[in-house]
Amino acid sequence: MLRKIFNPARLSRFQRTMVTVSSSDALVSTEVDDKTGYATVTLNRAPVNSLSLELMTEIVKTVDELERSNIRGMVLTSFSNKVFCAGLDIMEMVNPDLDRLRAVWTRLQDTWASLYGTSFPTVALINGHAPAGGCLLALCCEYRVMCNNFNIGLNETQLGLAVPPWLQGTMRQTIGTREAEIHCIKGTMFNSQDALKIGLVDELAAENGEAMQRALHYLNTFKQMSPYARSATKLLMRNKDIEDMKRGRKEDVERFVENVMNSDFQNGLTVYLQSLKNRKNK
Ligand SMILES: CCCCCCCC/C=C\C=C\CC(=O)SCCNC(=O)CCNC(=O)[C@H](O)C(C)(C)COP(=O)(O)OP(=O)(O)OC[C@H]1O[C@@H](n2cnc3c(N)ncnc32)[C@H](O)[C@@H]1OP(=O)(O)O
Repeated sequence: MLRKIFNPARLSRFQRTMVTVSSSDALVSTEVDDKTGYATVTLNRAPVNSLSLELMTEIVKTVDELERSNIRGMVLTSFSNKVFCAGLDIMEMVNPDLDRLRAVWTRLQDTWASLYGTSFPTVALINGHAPAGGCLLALCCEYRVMCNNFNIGLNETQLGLAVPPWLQGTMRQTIGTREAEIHCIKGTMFNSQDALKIGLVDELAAENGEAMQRALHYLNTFKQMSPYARSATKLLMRNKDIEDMKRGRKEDVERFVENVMNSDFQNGLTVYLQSLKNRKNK
């Protein structure tokens, strides 16, 4: 069954919708161009957009609101021209409170499901590094435009984390079963050129302006198309994955908690955090 279908009857409401901009201190800011109906959603959590519980909650809320406002497309990007998103906030995993840790993983599942299951077209404008959870956000979008000289990939295993089945599935869909298996297991990080070669991203751009043009070009390809047919086809392709994730979500949360609470993982995390700081001080 289709979870959400674009409703053409609601289009007249959208045509009256004007530009919406979130407050300047918001973790996620949204601008809707009232001429095109395209929303630019910018992740705003300095320094590296790491996914805290609060940031993920804002992402889910934003996508839900956009779904209700009948926009015609969305570009997801970062305030920083260096990091698109650094993945889960590592601090959420250091000696965590168990209830909050469960909430973090549940919200990551929600973030994946809401972004992956939008009825409107989505493009990730990857204007910086996108490891782990950052790559997840990009994979949820239909199309990916990446600026040169950054890295992207699911490097979870390098950090001692298992890649959950729903995220493996999204990677498989994007780069194919064989490559997904190899690179999820290895935790490969790709530079922009290699990400393009393997199909992890669809286009490269020299800088942000060019990337935005390419992103808008993708959205414009749907201008003359029936929004109903477009979104129905997308959701028919994606809804089963979302239903599968939802069926297994409790076990998935408990696996994550067990993974994170393992003492080897906690020790590894301390070393990893220190290595990030040492790299910075070099
Ligand atoms: C079925 C099984 C269930 C088990 C489930 C397992 C889960 C699997 C699925 C998804 C999992 C996702 C997990 C993650 O996302 S884990 C996070 C992975 N992220 C990373 O490894 C990225 C680490 N960061 C970097 O590599 C760099 O910071 C980079 C993003 C490349 C940016 O580099 P640069 O611009 O040079 O910035 P700095 O390194 O100086 O960083 C600035 C400060 O930000 C802090 N930082 C960086 N990343 C994070 C992060 N992810 N969380 C929290 N904080 C982060 C960094 O330490 C600096 O802090 P400070 O200024 O205090 O030193």
